[in-house]
Amino acid sequence: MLLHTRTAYRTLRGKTQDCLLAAFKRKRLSTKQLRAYSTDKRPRVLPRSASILRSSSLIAGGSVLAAFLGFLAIAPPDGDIPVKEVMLHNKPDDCWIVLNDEVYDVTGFLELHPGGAGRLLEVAGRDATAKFKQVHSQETLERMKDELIHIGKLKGKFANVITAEELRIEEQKAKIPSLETIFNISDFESIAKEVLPKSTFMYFASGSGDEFSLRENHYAFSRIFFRPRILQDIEPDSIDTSTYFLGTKVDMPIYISGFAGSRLAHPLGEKNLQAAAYEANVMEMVPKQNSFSSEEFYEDVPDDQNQWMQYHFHDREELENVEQVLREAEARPSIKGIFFNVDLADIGNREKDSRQRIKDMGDTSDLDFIIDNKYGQYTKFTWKDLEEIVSNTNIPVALKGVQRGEDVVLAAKKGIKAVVLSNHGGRQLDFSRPPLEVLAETRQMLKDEDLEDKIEIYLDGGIRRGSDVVKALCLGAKGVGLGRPFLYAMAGYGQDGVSHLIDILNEEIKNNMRLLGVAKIEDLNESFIDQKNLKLRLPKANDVLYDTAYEPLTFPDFR
Ligand code: HEM
Ligand SMILES: Cc1cc2nc3c(=O)[nH]c(=O)nc-3n(C[C@H](O)[C@H](O)[C@H](O)COP(=O)(O)O)c2cc1C
Repeated sequence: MLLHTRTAYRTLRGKTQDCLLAAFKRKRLSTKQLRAYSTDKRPRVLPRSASILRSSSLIAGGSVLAAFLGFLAIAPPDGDIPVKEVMLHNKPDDCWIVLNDEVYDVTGFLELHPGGAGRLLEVAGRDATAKFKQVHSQETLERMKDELIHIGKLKGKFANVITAEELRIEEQKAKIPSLETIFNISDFESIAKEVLPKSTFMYFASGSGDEFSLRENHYAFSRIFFRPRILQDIEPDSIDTSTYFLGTKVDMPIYISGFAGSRLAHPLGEKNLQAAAYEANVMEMVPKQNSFSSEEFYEDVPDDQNQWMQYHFHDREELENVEQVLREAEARPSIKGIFFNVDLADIGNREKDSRQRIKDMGDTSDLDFIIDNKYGQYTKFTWKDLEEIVSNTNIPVALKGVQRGEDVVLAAKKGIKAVVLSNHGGRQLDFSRPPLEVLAETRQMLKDEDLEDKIEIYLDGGIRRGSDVVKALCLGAKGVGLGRPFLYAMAGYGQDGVSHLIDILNEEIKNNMRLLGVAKIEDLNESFIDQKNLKLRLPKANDVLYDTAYEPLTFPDFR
């Protein structure tokens, strides 16, 4: 039996799976071995190399001492550039970093780095490999190697310093609540706050500006109330949450949205999402900014998995090379649609994230670089570019980040098969409206133009309960996406957390449907909701769990 069945995935759960996959990833275990372990019903004895890996991985749950022993087991590289020399080049006008034991001068690249110069300065004069891998794949390095100056190979090894924060996180992880005590999605967020480095949590949690859109995304759901139907002839166990996304059958009307940074949350990052999505037959949107290379990532993706590809253009060159991306999407059996971002004409101003980065850097004169958000960096992407894309592929093309009904109507007329109404989880234009409000407007406009059957509507942002999902479906959404909740679930519990989150949502959706008197997703409609208050922003009744987990913006500290 091959690994690529849902049953085999189920046998590969928890820490053992983490350990095996990590060993596999680092080529200490072959695909064959991994499959054999995953399907073997006998108690598992891991290969020695895999157990060293488990103990050397702080984040995967090993002790600090074990991490140190694991570190000793790896021989230091024997190159020409001593560690001491690298450490001297730690300034904006003279910045070296180490990636995979190779030393690079990135001074000229600081201004060009799409993630901002600050990210590179955080690791200036140091080994950046671990941080780089949390966000990027090897492909990113290969693609951009010409922008960096290769100095030579590292000689020796940087001291493995364990910070007070890492120790605190380890202590918290040892006391983490059991999964059974996680009742809802906000629980995951409150735990992620404790087990993630502050800088990572702030990167995830940040919205833009004053975070009105971030919060309103969620609160919009609390402005809709239900109108249940009574005395229906429905068997309690017959509730069916399956539906069709762009013609593909999925078992739930939700999908895992595409986002950067999964490996900041957990060492197996996107692999957790992929495996849990497959197991539950839930749609997964694979991010462009995957921390695994395509080869590494798709190696584990079964042909019968259901995925969408998310893509955006950083520069003109990427747009000119879009053909390659389309051919890749078409060639992958799991990919059922390609979603292009249309909300990235610029990057949002995310102050919580910048504020935290300043704190992490301590006393420094390089603040200009650290808080530099690279405004105006993204390339121009127009309806004309889109028309060319649509005419050049047979894979369904969709747009992520649409924010007004008129644009959905236009998209439908241009042959776009789906849109995600989204303000990027409140991370782009602050005061862009909650997608739920845009949905109501959009439905009406499509109806007026007789285009309702031409385009599918999805939305994301602020969904934290099964009732939120059901409300969006009643208003006409085909399905909804979630972002941060999956990062938070992974942070505490890896793949098990992701699966638990999906289970919680599934149970909540079913429970809501039973109480509404609805057995099937396609039977949900506007008659089940009272939406007269949808446009009344800032309700009086606040959501206690959500508000407590919410991390407020702060003022600058005195020096
Ligand atoms: C020299 C090595 C590096 C190269 C070539 C590189 C390249 C890139 C590229 C191409 C992007 C844009 C990706 C996209 O949206 O299409 C990006 C974004 C980013 N990079 Fe790097 N990077 C490097 C090092 C680092 C390091 C060391 C860190 C962390 C300490 C980092 C953190 C980030 C972050 C956080 C983003 C933005 C992610 C977002 O969209 O929210 N990068 N980088
Ligand atoms: C840390 C983080 C990184 C993200 N990166 C991307 C990305 O690379 N591409 C993208 O289309 N959306 C990205 N998003 C947006 C999500 O896909 C999604 O629109 C948003 O998170 C939904 O809101 P929610 O987090 O409230 O569920 C990111 C979101 C977060 C929180």
